[in-house]
Amino acid sequence: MAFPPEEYPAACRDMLIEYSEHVQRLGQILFTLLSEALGLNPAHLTDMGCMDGHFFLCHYYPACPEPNRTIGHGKHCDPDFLTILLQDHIGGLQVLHEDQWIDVHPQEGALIVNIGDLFQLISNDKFKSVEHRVLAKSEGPRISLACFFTTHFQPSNKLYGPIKELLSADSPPLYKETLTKDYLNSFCYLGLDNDSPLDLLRL
Ligand SMILES: O=C(O)CCC(=O)C(=O)O
Ligand SMILES: [Fe+2]
Repeated sequence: MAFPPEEYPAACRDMLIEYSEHVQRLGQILFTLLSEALGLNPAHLTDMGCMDGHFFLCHYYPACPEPNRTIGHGKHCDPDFLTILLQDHIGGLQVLHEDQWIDVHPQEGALIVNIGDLFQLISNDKFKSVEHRVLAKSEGPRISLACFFTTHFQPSNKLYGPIKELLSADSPPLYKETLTKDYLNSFCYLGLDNDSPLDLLRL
């Protein structure tokens, strides 16, 4: 976790620390599988530092009296390597697939795993980050907990660009290198419902 335990709210501190340990273990499995899926050594993504840090965003969406006039959470791709998301039973999360918004129906006990922009960048587009949003709902409140694997809150001078082993004459690098914290800054600068910060790094 990126912050010392005292900085977490006392009401959920122990739970969050325990959950963080579980998510770290799951992240390890996922990054191993994703390394293999890219034809790399199983430890490649871990060795690159993809899981050197993670942090949580805890979302609280109040019930909305006029859900058609607003949105819960605007369209975006996550500015990290990988996100593990826990949503409750209310629903409203949608992913954009072939220009259509598709509902991600809540399923008890299920976690949602999203590829983030930094993973799209290092995989040189072999994996694509997913655009998603959350609709406002008249039922609620809705609560979700997103865990982002990235190091942008930690001091790190590591530059991330397309993984060299994935490049060839037929597959030249598609992106410039970036620091994780610079990538987050671009994401925050552009805001939600806007162009992707990946476009700023495209060669
Ligand atoms: O609340 C959700 O289900 C999604 C939240 C989200 O997309 C995010 O925190 O990046
Ligand atoms: Fe997101």
